[in-house]
Amino acid sequence: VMLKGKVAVVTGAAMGIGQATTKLFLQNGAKVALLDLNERAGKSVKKALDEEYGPEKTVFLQCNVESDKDVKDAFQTAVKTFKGIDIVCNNAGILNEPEWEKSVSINLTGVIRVGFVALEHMNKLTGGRGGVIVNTASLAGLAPRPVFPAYAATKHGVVGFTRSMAAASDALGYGIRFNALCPAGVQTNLFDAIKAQMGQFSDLYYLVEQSVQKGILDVSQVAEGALELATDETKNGEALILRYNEKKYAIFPTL
Ligand SMILES: NC(=O)C1=CN([C@@H]2O[C@H](COP(=O)(O)OP(=O)(O)OC[C@H]3O[C@@H](n4cnc5c(N)ncnc54)[C@H](O)[C@@H]3O)[C@@H](O)[C@H]2O)C=CC1
Ligand SMILES: CCCCC/C=C\C=C\C(=O)C/C=C\C/C=C\CCCC(=O)O
Repeated sequence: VMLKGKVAVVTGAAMGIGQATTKLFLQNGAKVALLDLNERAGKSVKKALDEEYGPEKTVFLQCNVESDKDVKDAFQTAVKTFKGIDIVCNNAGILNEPEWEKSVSINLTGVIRVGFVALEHMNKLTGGRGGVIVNTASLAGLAPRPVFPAYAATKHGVVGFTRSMAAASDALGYGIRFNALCPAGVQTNLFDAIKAQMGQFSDLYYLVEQSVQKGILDVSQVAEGALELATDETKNGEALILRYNEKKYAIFPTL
């Protein structure tokens, strides 16, 4: 129970990596506010979690990370319900090359929006109790991936935002750690839909097949990575790389 007494907010919590992270955090004693655009999936997950952990441990809040109002309202409700926030998993994301502007809006603008709203509540300088923000980037946030260039751009943005906020937090004394999670392929809906979402790059689908042959991650492994970044107090401004049978921290050049 590494998270006893802690309160977490997880975006994109209704499915995939967000749902697995929510479950692992609950198993470790946290209370969790599940934020997701998909109300049906969110309510159904909440119902299942109520049976396993009790209804007081979670709250589902419908929230589109593209909407300032939705995000502000959801954080306010989470703070009111659980009396503060210690951990935010900024995880909601899509992969859709034809709709690249939407991808930027959710994957990058959404992560920045949620990060700034979280900061208002968690910043030690303004009455918050500090904590940690784990942003779900991707391996495609650290290396070029020709199969989805726009997606890769959003994820590079998430890594840059995370590391810059970590440095700002250090310099200003927010008391908040910022880390990025960088997985390779993970078995989720997003992964299953990849071929249709590659748009003009679908001729490169053979690269996806080659990669899949090497093996893909299970959501539980990514959730363990999120837990590590959330609990290891020595980690700030780090990017945790998760690949099939491999886990390591990124080494960045000093510039
Ligand atoms: N599946 C994979 O291979 C990998 C996924 N990732 C990243 O992990 C994160 C989670 O992805 P998965 O679990 O695979 O996807 P998923 O599609 O299984 O789950 C994503 C969740 O985000 C929610 N969501 C989508 N748009 C939203 C919005 N505007 N506001 C609020 N919620 C929204 C969806 O309703 C869904 O519940 C994403 O940021 C993705 O880019 C990173 C590396 C690998
Ligand atoms: C080659 C592309 C694999 C496609 C997987 C589908 C969706 C993945 C979404 C991600 O965010 C994954 C990010 C990067 C995957 C890129 C390469 C994985 C190759 C395996 C590796 O290099 O370890």
